[in-house]
Amino acid sequence: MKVTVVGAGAVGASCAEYIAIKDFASEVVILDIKEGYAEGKAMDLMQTASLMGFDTKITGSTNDYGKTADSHIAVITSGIPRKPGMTREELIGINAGIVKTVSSNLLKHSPNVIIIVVSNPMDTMTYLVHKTTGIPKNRIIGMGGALDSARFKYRLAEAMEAPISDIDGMVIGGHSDTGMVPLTSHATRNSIRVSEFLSENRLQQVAEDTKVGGATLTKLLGTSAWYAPGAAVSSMVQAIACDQKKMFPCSTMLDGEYGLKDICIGVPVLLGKDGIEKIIDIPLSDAEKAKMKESAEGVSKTNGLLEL
Ligand SMILES: NC(=O)c1ccc[n+]([C@@H]2O[C@H](COP(=O)([O-])OP(=O)(O)OC[C@H]3O[C@@H](n4cnc5c(N)ncnc54)[C@H](O)[C@@H]3O)[C@@H](O)[C@H]2O)c1
Ligand SMILES: O=C(O)C[C@H](O)C(=O)O
Repeated sequence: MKVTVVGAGAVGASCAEYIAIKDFASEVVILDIKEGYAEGKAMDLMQTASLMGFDTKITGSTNDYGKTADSHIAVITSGIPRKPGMTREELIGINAGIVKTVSSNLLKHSPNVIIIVVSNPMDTMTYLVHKTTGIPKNRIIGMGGALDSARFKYRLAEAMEAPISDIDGMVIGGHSDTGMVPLTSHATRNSIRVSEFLSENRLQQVAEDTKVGGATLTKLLGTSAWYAPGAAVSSMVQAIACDQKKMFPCSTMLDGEYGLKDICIGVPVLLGKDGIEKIIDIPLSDAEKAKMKESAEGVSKTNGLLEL
């Protein structure tokens, strides 16, 4: 199983590291446009192999897509991250060109590759890959909901003073500060609804803290986060590589599911060897439906800025 990670920056390197540590891929190629950068990250990571106990071979490439040939899965993290005070949507001008070029180059050397899009604004970048590559929709997956759900569980555990392993919960909708839809009514602690433990006000606070999870970290770090994003991508790559049929909220092209069409937005899907193997269309409450509709309107507005 060969995995390519484009972008050897904070998220790309973290993602490659977690993939290697989990030791399910035979080969990870990291590619970056900056001369020597990916080679350096790959060498540094390889020098952790004997310490961390993995056999995955990690190599680096400066913009040579020949080295990515015959990849099964490719992760696109290339592009600029936001700075404190910015929205993800403000990155569209630079990142759209990068994501378009990168996805086209990847497909020249790996025509059957499954692409996971990470670069922001992620839902719109996922839509762009659909519109510009024309590959089947099961092979284009946007990463946002897996990360947002991990942050939701972190905030729920914090509010309940519970171990995170007790918590289950999911965030759907657009991966933006205002567009995320944390499904508070579905979240549980060991099968018991979290509303049994938390007041409505506290639950609303958890939802709001989840939605601005990325902005909160960007303010603290001066750039956006990488550990949890890298871990989220690595779990999705593993689900595909190991044909786990595991459920994650991912950005995917919808064709009527959730009442939406011609948009990529986060909904629960099953990930297995073919990429997105099924979209799970769960019933939402009226309030959740309204939030999903509003979120989709925001994503569509950003999609409208693309020059297709
Ligand atoms: N979807 C999510 O949940 C999520 C989470 C975290 C970050 N992100 C996004 O991921 C992107 C990367 O974030 P980061 O913190 O790793 O940034 P970073 O600046 O640390 O790394 C980005 C890397 O991309 C490289 N790059 C730029 N243009 C390239 C090209 N044409 N080809 C190959 N490589 C190229 C840069 O040289 C750099 O090394 C940002 O857009 C960020 O907003 C998304
Ligand atoms: O917040 C960002 O800009 C990066 C990423 O989308 C995140 O949620 O961490």
